[in-house]
Amino acid sequence: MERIPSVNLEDFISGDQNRKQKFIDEIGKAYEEIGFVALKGHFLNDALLDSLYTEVKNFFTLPIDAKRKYEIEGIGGQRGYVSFGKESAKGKKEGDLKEFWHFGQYVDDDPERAKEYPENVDVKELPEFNSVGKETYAMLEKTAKYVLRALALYLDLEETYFDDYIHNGNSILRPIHYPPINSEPKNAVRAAAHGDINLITLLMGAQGRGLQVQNHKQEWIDAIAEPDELMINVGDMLSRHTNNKLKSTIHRVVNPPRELWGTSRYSIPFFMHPISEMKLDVLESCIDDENPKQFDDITAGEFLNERLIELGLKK
Ligand SMILES: O=C(O)CCC(=O)C(=O)O
Ligand SMILES: [Fe+2]
Repeated sequence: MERIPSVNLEDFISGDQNRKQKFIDEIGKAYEEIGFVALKGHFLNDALLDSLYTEVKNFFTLPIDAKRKYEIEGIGGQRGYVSFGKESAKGKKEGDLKEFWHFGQYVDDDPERAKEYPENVDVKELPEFNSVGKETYAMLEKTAKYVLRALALYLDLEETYFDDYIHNGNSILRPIHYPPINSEPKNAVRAAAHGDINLITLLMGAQGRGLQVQNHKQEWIDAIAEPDELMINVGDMLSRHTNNKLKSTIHRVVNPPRELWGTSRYSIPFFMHPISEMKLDVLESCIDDENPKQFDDITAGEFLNERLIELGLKK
């Protein structure tokens, strides 16, 4: 496969059975092959996206001392600010050339669950940043819910199979700033090759060059979205659960050519996580003689913990 297929979520929610099935088939096939789609028909409108980008730029433009106030020790970077160079891809010692922010789940109907998560961090200087982050979180969570419903049907599960696992799940909205590059980076890139940890990732801001995805011939292909599209890819949790029927594809963000070193990149992934006790054990329906069980049983919480340590975010 040489390019990322494009799908439209409106087909799935149209109420027309043929269009719904078309969406399920297209996204299922894309995820078996390349693990990525570009998706139109999501729930983010232009006004929300405009204010999101404005606020995200406002935040990263704050002086470093102001940003550092929001970098909180002891929570593995799960909320608030993570400064430049802190995170490195699994197995890589150089830090990625990025700084980022984390918005986490807003729990208002389950006090026990609320206790499990660190509190969201409010940026005092930018009240709009906090509210637009919350609104975007809700809209991406809604988009992801329908995508997972389509995947459940593709996997011959109940349509709502994932619903209870993602309600109040440990999802993260991560605005990322890749700053201008001032001098030849030694071995560091904006984001080194990696697979995402979570169930699925919904990515805003893949409209410019930079993001590349590895196809099954090990070739890097550019993943560039249209202005009205989100990139949505399978993460390692969903790959494990489906015995790698759905592929968590390795991707990276390359440094721009020298003439563009002076420009920032802003991208905003939403990492859709389930609640920590969801079992990621391989689904029976994904095991047969040709596809023996490839992964040990593990819960989402245990798996996340392992990976945060590998990323250098948790001790
Ligand atoms: O910045 C991008 O376009 C992609 C970032 C990414 O892959 C990630 O944060 O997991
Ligand atoms: Fe990623």
